[in-house]
Amino acid sequence: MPLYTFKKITPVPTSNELQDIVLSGTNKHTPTVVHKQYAIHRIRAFYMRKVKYCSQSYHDKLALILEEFPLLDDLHPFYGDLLNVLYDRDHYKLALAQLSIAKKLVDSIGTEYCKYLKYADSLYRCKQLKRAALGRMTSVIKQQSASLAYLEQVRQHLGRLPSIDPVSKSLILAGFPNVGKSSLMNVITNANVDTQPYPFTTKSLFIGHTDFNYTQWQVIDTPGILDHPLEERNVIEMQSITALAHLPSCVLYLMDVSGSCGYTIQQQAQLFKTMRPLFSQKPVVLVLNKIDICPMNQLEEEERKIIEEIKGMSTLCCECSCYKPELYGELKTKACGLLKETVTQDRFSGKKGELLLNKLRVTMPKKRDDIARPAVAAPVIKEMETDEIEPEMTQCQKELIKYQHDFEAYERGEIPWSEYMKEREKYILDNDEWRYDVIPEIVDGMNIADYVDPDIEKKLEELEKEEQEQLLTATMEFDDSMKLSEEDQKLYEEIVEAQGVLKAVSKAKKGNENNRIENMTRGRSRNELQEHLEDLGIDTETAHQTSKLAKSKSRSRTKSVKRGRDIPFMEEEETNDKRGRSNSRKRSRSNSLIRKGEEHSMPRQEMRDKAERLRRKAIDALHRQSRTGESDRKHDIERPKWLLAGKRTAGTHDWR
Ligand SMILES: Nc1nc2c(ncn2[C@@H]2O[C@H](COP(=O)(O)OP(=O)(O)OP(=O)(O)O)[C@@H](O)[C@H]2O)c(=O)[nH]1
Ligand SMILES: [Mg+2]
Repeated sequence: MPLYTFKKITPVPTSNELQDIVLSGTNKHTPTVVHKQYAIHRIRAFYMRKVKYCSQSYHDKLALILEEFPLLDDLHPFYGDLLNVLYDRDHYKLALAQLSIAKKLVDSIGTEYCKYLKYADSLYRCKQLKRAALGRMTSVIKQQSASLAYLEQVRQHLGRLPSIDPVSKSLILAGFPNVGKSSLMNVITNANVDTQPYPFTTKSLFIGHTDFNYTQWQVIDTPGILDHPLEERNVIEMQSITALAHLPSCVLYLMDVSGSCGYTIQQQAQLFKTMRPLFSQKPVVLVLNKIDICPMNQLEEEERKIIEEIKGMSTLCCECSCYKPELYGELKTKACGLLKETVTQDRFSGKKGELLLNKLRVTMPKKRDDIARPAVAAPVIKEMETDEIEPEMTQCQKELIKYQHDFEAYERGEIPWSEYMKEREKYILDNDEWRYDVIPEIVDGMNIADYVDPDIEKKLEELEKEEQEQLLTATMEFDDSMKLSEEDQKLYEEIVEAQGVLKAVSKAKKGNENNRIENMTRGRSRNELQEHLEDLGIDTETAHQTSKLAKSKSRSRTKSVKRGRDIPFMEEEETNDKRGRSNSRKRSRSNSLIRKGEEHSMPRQEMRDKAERLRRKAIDALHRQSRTGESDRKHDIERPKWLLAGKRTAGTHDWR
């Protein structure tokens, strides 16, 4: 879990964006329609809400920025100094302070104008006050445009900073530019830092991780440092100085002994001497790099002397080359070991160490006498070991134990089946027959097979036979009692036949063509059938009329579908009816039945047409009315006068 989450800071909007967000939010989240007819308290509340919402939105946005940006005084000195180097402490503090002032100003404008709105006496005044309030708030935000832009840049840069843990152990690579710091970093860790054969390739801090003694260690690559006064150092160099000054670490000071970096050994030694006070409390390893190009024995006497001199100032000295794994491996082990030692020493030195040691107490007991006291096992365990069984146990219990033991051994596949059966011969049971039972579990001298009745199948068969016989006799008795006399039988048949006829008639009523009654039914003529039905007391005349009607109905429907082909037939039918209407009229009306009495009440065709027209008109009006009822919600288009009728241009609409 990182200590600082700079990457999670919310993007800072520009002043224009902030205005847009807040003003459109105010419009969106507050009501937009007001009328001058409203009671004044309602109008005031409407505008007050807008002013309050706007000021609260500005307040929230600014508060979020102030909350998320870290306060320099709360940060670890390393990050505090790094921010100072990168973004200038004063500038940073000033930007945040200005935003804080803007927030307070917006709040005070909001409360002030809400107070004024309480005394506004018309919609116009309320509106003007709201405009003034929102305008003033926006002007305040406009003034913060520079601070907001600066903070956004800081946010973007902070997000790109390496997440260095300022309290955990780290190895810092320092030295002149181009001495091979990044190359060493790349071979020790997987950081993959850019390396080039020219100075100042690395321009900011880089972090990598390496494992040593099952713990993770930070390795920090720093930009190169030149030997000049602190005041003249640029931002790139100052980052290295910050890291060297504040991180609890082991400093690896790299020296290019080959001189291929462009700086002499004297210059590099001088820098080491200048920088030494900066890390006086930390272990320093002097790394003589690029040994592969120029081994130590090829160095001049003077150079060797200088190196010997600064060796004395460092804790440790190592020769190294990133092309010799054994050398940089050894360097890593030595540096990590040194740092670990220093950290442990630091912990135990001072008050903290004393407190820690006070909590520990190691006791070394002295010998009382020379009597030997070996470890003693419990008697039960001993018995188990010697396989002795207690004498109080009955023989059967012992056997049972044996049986379980053997059975488990058989289950595990340790003894074969034959041996398992042999073991069974030793069982002492009440009855010897139980010895080889398939299910040997015995409850009160019985096993489950003893409870099964051997005659159960036989008994079941007998029971089923008896049941079948009883069923047969019962059906025969029922048939005898249901026999009809001859007369009754005839009457029954006639009733069945009549029912059939009635069914056919009802089907014909429904107009199903397939079920139409034919002239001949079941070998009898229609007249015969009619007579027969009348004998039975059924009114055949009505049935006949209905069936006729059904026929005409069904035929007309067919005609409407296949109009072109059936016209001659239809005309013939209509002339038979002698209704005296025009062909077209007849065709259109053929689908509906003629209303009863219509012909008698209105003998003339024109009158009938007029009546029909009036009827339709009345129905149409009814239909139209039925579309909207009292309960239906009406949406009258409302034109907000205060928006549309005001002074808009210098043209015709400026009368208000
Ligand atoms: N022969 C040899 N060349 C090396 C060794 N270490 C680094 N170099 C070369 O030295 C050059 C500079 O290496 P860098 O790792 O970029 O040096 P640096 O100290 O990080 O340089 P800055 O980032 O500019 O400060 C590169 O061309 C490397 O190939 C080494 O052990 N032996
Ligand atoms: Mg580098």
